[in-house]
Amino acid sequence: MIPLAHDFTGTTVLVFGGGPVGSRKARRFAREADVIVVSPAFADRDFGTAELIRAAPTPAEIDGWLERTEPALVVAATDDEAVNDAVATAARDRGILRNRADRAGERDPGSVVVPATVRDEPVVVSIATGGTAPALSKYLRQEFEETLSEAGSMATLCGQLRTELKSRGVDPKRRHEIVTGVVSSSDVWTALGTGTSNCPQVIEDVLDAELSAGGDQQ
Ligand SMILES: C[C@@]1(CC(=O)O)C2=NC(=C\c3[nH]c(c(CCC(=O)O)c3CC(=O)O)Cc3[nH]c(c(CC(=O)O)c3CCC(=O)O)/C=C3\N/C(=C\2)[C@@H](CCC(=O)O)[C@]3(C)CC(=O)O)/[C@H]1CCC(=O)O
Ligand SMILES: NC(=O)c1ccc[n+]([C@@H]2O[C@H](COP(=O)([O-])OP(=O)(O)OC[C@H]3O[C@@H](n4cnc5c(N)ncnc54)[C@H](O)[C@@H]3O)[C@@H](O)[C@H]2O)c1
Repeated sequence: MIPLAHDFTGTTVLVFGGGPVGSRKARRFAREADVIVVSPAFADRDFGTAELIRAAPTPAEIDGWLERTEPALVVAATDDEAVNDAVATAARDRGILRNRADRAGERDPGSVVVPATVRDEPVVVSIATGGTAPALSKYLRQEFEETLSEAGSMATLCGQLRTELKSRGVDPKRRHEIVTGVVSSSDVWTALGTGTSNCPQVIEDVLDAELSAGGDQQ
């Protein structure tokens, strides 16, 4: 399986099942999508901004929910296998992405896995174990949370630096060398970590060095 990034902004995500798993998926997708959770009962959990609809659809009624709500993704997170089967089949027949919480292993196209994710905007890391050990995905996610703590600032810095270098007409090969140098500079990582530096200052320092190096070459 190959991870892809998908923007759910402006779409609907429909979740069947209001247990701990349904609530986790609801929170996850509510970052971007309008989430609807359909369930006869809801666990005492945080469902984010999701709309909660109290209903217990039979397998035969599932397709009607998909027709009415037109979701981009459907999550099957009930404890009723027949309902989860019906969700997967109806979504497949309508060409809608689907996530089954009660299955691991091989999947047909359009049947997606939700990996554990660590975010330090705009950086995101996804972890999956091929369904072998979801608890390990969670553990590694927690480990990565520390490692990634300055990655967002580094990404922002590099983005601004690239824009600045482009506007000064620095050629792509040299630009690549400079940005790669910044990303692997322990001084820059330390500076970002201790808050003793900020983007404009690092950019200024890099440009100063670059301009003087350019001058040496001429
Ligand atoms: C990463 C995460 C994302 C999320 O769900 O948001 C996620 N599971 C998480 C936690 C977790 N899941 C389970 C436990 C209990 C311990 C254990 O059994 O290991 C814990 C730990 C806990 O809850 O503490 C049990 C479990 N999970 C699945 C089954 C069905 C089966 O295996 O057949 C069963 C057995 C059910 C049973 O026996 O009844 C299936 C899937 N779970 C996946 C994702 C997909 C594969 C990801 C991968 O490749 O690693 C996949 C295939 C489908 C999917 O859901 O997309 C989330 C961590 C979120 C975080 O970061 O905090
Ligand atoms: N992917 C994962 O990370 C993961 C983790 C644990 C368990 N699971 C699997 O996912 C399923 C859900 O896990 P859980 O811990 O939230 O279970 P749970 O039993 O606590 O919750 C199931 C929910 O489904 C609801 N439900 C029952 N019939 C329904 C219907 N017809 N329509 C809509 N909702 C209905 C119930 O009211 C309940 O709220 C489990 O059966 C298990 O197989 C997956």
